[in-house]
Amino acid sequence: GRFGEYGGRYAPESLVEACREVEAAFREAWADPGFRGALAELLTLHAGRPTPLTPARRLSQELGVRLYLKREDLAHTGSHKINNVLGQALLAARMGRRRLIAETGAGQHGVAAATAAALLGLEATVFMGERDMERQALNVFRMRMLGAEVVPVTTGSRTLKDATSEAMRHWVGVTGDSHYCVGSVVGPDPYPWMVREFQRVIGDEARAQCAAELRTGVPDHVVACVGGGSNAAGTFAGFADTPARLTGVEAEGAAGAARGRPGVLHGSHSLFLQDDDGQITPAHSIAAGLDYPGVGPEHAHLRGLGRARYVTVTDDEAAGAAIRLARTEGIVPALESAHALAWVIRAAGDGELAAGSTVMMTLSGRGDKDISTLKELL
Ligand SMILES: Cc1ncc(COP(=O)(O)O)c(/C=N/[C@@H](Cc2c[nH]c3ccccc23)C(=O)O)c1O
Repeated sequence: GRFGEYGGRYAPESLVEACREVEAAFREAWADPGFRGALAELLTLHAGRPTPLTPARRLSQELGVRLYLKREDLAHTGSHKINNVLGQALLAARMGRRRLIAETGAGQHGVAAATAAALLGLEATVFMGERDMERQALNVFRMRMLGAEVVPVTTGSRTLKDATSEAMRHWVGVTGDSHYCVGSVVGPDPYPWMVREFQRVIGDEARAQCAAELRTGVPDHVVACVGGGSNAAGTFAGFADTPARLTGVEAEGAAGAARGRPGVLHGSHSLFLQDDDGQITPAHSIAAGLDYPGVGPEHAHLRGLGRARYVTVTDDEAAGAAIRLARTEGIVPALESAHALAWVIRAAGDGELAAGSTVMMTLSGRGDKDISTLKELL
């Protein structure tokens, strides 16, 4: 596969042809200055890029490290998902598709897909687990407000895995007029590579900002939360050729990279939580956007190479980190992003992060969607 032994296109025959078309169109578009210019303009004028690299002064003081936050929470719609959907929506329009299909768990990718569709005059159909529709109700309202059709998924655990399966199943019947807009670096080739390319704007900006901001030009540590792995893959891409330590942080109950085993799901050969019979076992996370029983193939590969390490934190550590960031820096993070911060807090406390070391952490999203969950914890 594209990522060493991982990746591939293990999809139903009808989707293999559709994926071949997506790959050809993406290669051509990505080499076309006109496409790149149109995307750059949307990222600037619509998504509000570049996002700041914010020094977390009070929290750094408390932790004894120099923590910088890459503010994807300030991108339009409130998370990094907008970076990917603007690229995929432009590509869908270029391919003559008139509808985007998407899966979502936290609702952030769904809101971003609905936003891009509205902006470019496309239809949007978003598949969302019924359980996630309850715990991320704010985003269901936002998607419908933006004109998207939200399809409740009632199979399996009624969360992200099932929504992704339903979205792929639906795409089989509408490949001629619809583009499947995958929300993370998962799925059949070319999606893990294409989504990382659309998300690398995070890492490329952060690299330039660190070069200007840090005495050494490069942080000692680069940290990001990992659901399917797109904000981490995009962030890591900006630092791959530097000595920075790369750390992906997963939910303890959804640790595909840290605890998964090789398998195939959603068209990709990667690492997944599975029982001895190879059945995918359900994930559990307080963060709907991390509640996925696997990880994208690029992370499986980076782990195998030892280029990145993958750690886990508990629901409680993440919730505590969210409240701590709110009260030291005035930022309410998404519960997903709070997982990355929870590890920084633990590692600064136990010496894993040396005193005075510089840490660049991607704050992948804002916490408005999680207020009801956090309210119970206050
Ligand atoms: C604010 C925020 N931060 C981090 C993440 C983790 O995603 P990633 O690791 O890709 O950076 C999400 C996921 N939100 C998506 C998650 C998602 C969509 N499709 C997926 C397929 C597989 C795995 C995850 C997703 C959602 O709308 O629920 C998120 O909403």
